[in-house]
Amino acid sequence: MFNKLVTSLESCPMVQRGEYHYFIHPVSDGVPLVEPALLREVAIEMVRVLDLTRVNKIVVAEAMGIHIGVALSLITDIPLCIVRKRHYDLPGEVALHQSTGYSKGELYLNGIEEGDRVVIVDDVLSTGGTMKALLEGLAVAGAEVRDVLVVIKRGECDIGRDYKALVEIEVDESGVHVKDTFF
Ligand SMILES: O=P(O)(O)OC[C@H]1O[C@H](OP(=O)(O)OP(=O)(O)O)[C@H](O)[C@@H]1O
Ligand SMILES: Nc1nc2[nH]cnc2c(=O)[nH]1
Repeated sequence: MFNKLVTSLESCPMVQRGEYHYFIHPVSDGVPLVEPALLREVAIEMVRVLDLTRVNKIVVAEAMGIHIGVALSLITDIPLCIVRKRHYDLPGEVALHQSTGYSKGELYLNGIEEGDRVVIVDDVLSTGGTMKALLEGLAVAGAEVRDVLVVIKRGECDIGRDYKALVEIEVDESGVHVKDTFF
């Protein structure tokens, strides 16, 4: 298991975004190409690892949560809630402030109702800024977050609750190093 995810991470390119070593990978960037076999490997492992008991919505953030969220939704038949970078001003929309190691911006949560039981999945957890914003927004909307799973955990990060990861990496000047796999 994880042959494709691990080997593709260990050989992926990296660029500098200011001080930040930014790795470039199909799961976290959609480039150069998302191979179906890689996406399938990730999706199957997400289903295996997540607690989906009575979960009625999968929550992801635009943009790089979308393809993994779609894959998970198609397998599980659980509807997908995409937290967007664009606002719609619909009743109940929750605005969130997102900050990462290289960017800041706003996210807008729609489609969540009080009492929903959700899981959050994302491609990468690095500073945790995005995940903390999603957790805050879901608390405001009244959802119960049953589980949190990231495909790639980049270093140590406290988001104020337990979460799961498929692989843990470190990134330095020489590139990406896979430290551990969780399966
Ligand atoms: O733990 P953090 O430091 O918050 O980093 C993780 C976030 O960074 C990326 O999103 P980004 O904001 O770059 O947007 P994208 O998905 O559109 O690439 C990624 O998809 C995660 O959501
Ligand atoms: N692709 C990519 N996404 C990220 N999200 C947070 N850090 C990173 C990174 O280094 N690369």
